[in-house]
Amino acid sequence: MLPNIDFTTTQSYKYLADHYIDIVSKSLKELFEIDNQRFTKFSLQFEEILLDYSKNRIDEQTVALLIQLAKECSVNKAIEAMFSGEKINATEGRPVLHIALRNRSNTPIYVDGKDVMPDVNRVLEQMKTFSEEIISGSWKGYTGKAITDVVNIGIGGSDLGPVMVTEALKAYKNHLNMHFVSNVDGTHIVETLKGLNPETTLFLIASKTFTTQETMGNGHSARDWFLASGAKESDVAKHFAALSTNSEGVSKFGIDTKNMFEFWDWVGGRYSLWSAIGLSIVLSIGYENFTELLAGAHAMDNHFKSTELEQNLPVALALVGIWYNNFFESETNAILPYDQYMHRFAAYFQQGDMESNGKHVDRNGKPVDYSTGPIIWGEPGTNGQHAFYQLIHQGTKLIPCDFIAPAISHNPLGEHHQMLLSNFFAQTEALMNGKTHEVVVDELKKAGKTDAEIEKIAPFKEFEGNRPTNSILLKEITPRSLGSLIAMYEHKIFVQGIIWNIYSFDQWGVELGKQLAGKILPELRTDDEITSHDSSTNGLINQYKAWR
Ligand SMILES: O=P(O)(O)OC[C@H]1O[C@](O)(CO)[C@@H](O)[C@@H]1O
Repeated sequence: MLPNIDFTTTQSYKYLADHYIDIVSKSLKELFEIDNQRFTKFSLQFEEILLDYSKNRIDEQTVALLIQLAKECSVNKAIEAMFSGEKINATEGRPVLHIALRNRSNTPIYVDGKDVMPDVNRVLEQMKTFSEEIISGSWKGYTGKAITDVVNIGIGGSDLGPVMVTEALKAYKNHLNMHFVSNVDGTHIVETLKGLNPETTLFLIASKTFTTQETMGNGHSARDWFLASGAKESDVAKHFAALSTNSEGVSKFGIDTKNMFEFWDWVGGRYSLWSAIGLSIVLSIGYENFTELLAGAHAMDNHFKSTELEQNLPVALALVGIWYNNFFESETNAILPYDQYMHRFAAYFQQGDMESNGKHVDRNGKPVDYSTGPIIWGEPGTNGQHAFYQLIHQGTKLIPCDFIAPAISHNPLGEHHQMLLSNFFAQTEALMNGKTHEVVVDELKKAGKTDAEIEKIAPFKEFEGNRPTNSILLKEITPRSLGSLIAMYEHKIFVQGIIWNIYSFDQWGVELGKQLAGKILPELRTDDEITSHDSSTNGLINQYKAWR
């Protein structure tokens, strides 16, 4: 059972509310002047990942109170409940065991009295064998040619994780060309299939439920395209595999269940890249690298489970996030990787975080009267700097940012990486310190401006600073370090959900739109005038019909 505590009624919450008044009056710059040990005090290292959270509007007392809050909310008990396979996804009656998928120690994990590890290992073995055949070319397509292109068809958790990881680990990639189709917009599959040869293309139909409209639609179109090339029904087995929990749905689709890679209902869609859903990752970087990814995540799982809260990286990230979300009333959290390969990292955690903690009902089924999950967004640096950083530096909103960068680049081209990292370091410093009126005036004087000119222009050139950041510096983006990094964010989300007293592992909020689309689709099949909705929806549908 998960704890069921309203965190706003805890002792520590009350202390934090008082303490906030004290902290809000101090600038980050002052906090660094008062205490020159902040970096040592507020940074944590796990293997080759350094988390520096010292450039946050916190002091030792803040951290102590936040830790007390985590304790009062029984975070430790909740961690134990997840790792021991309790059905903590209560609204769906399921355990939450993505940690079992990367449990490289193989210690038994029980669901309803059955150890799940033999099944996990069986599917991993199946992924290994299959990927080796595809990569080596010993698996032949229907005309006897080796596979050259792999198309993963999936959406949400059945797409975002594989896309993000295959992009992040592109430096480890083999000769196979990877493609990902997610959107039901026909453009996505049409553009992807252009230039592909059905004789050398392998489709992975990735869907936990095997009922998702987009994936089924794209899967059927891929099948039609394949058969239109002259292939026979019996050739489908050589070119289509399914990654799913639903064997009945897979057979109905026409894929032989021998070509099915199974996973289980205790794997959440947005936590599924570690499961059979990761087959495209295995095909792209090879099985050994995939197991390194798993090992990195497993190492972070062990850290999360067994390290005291004070030294625990996911806990630190979670608590700092709560401090801004619930006391400073910030609305968003930017994730800014200074690594081009990581360009889908923020998009991945948009689903990871917002689908998990975008909830307004607590674990008693009652609406909450506090803010829960933040809006997650971001783009890689330095591109973001030339797009939205203006608002982060000088806008009216407080935007806590996570800056992520590797010390070693996979592409050490001239001075590029040093230029990139000079921006990474400069941004967090600039956000913290800002630029005072005096400095601006001095600079303008040196540039030969008159007093009148200075008075006019100075306010626009000032930066108040005091804008908080986390810096996550990795030695290098490797399968192992990436596995740890992803797991760190997953557990951050978990801790926040526990403290907010919400269920982080269901996603009922995406159902209503799906239901209504199911109702509207038949209405679009005719030319009849539609009157069954509100005037706006009727008007839009009827105009669409007039124009199509
Ligand atoms: O893997 P499936 O079952 O096709 O679902 C895809 C995605 O749809 C959702 O259920 C909701 O959009 C996600 O949680 C999930 O990742």
